[in-house]
Amino acid sequence: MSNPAMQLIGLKKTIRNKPIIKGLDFNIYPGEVFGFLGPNGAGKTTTIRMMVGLMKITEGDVLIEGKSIKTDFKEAIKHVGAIVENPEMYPFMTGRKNLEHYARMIPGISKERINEVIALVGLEKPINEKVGRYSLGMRQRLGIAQALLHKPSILILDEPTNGLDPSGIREIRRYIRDLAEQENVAVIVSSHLLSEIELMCDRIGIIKNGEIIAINSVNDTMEQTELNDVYIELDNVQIGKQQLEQQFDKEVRMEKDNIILSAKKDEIPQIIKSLVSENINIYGVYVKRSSLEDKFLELIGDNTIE
Ligand SMILES: Nc1ncnc2c1ncn2[C@@H]1O[C@H](COP(=O)(O)OP(=O)(O)OP(=O)(O)O)[C@@H](O)[C@H]1O
Repeated sequence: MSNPAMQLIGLKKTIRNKPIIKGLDFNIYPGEVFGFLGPNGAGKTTTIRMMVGLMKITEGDVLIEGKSIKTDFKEAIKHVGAIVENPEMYPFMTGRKNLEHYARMIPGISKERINEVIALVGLEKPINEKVGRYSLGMRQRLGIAQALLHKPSILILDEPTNGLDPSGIREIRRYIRDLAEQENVAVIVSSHLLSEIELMCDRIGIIKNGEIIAINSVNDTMEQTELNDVYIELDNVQIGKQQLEQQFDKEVRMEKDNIILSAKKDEIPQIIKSLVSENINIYGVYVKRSSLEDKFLELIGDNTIE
């Protein structure tokens, strides 16, 4: 594995004697999209503000490309692109003019780099229109383009899907994934809604009351030994149910054109073969895996996420 782009080491924040962040330790690697998930008030923004030097660290440290944000701020922060509050954009200027205006403040940004970031967030078409006419999603993407201008190795986005409609969320998702792959950037995306970030993240860290309570890979494959609900759509649910109950000694439920039973991964081929041997037509097989959502709710302990 490559060196981490960012390391959190025993990171703590106390405000007026109240511990807000209670010691976070985790690494984020180049090319990965890391979801920072937790209910409102869990401590996401406080952590992010410390990561980018907007808030003083009480104890511990954040290393960016090995440089301490506390003691080597200039060297550390030059690797970071972030949208923590809404990015400042001028609505009466075009997208391109906004980027050019911002680029003037950073030494060494070429015209080519401006074109490159426009392409990275898919804004080639509307880039010469005034930002005032952009949708919220387009403005977010322009903000991301701006944050990418100086080729950061880590990009931090605080609630980037907030306020976006489903198509805006899909777009942001796609561009964030693309740029992690194409630019090998480590991306941190915070959210209080698992459903909005699940599809774009490689790993998700869940924070509750200032502590990380779980870090999960999103693509954890189905365990051979784990029982999952298997839905089988077929032409004769009665016969299908009978056949499987006899052969496998399992409880089989019926739901419309489906039969549902609990099975392990390596049992599924046998189940299908058994149905086919009885000349039952199968139209579809769907395995409902215990989702991260269930895990999240289990860990959070209630439904206060939304
Ligand atoms: N300046 C402050 N003074 C006192 N308490 C604070 C201060 N800033 C944050 N907090 C408290 O710290 C906790 C974490 O807040 P934070 O904003 O980091 O949470 P969050 O996970 O980002 O939530 P949200 O999604 O609502 O922004 C909250 O309980 C909040 O009330």
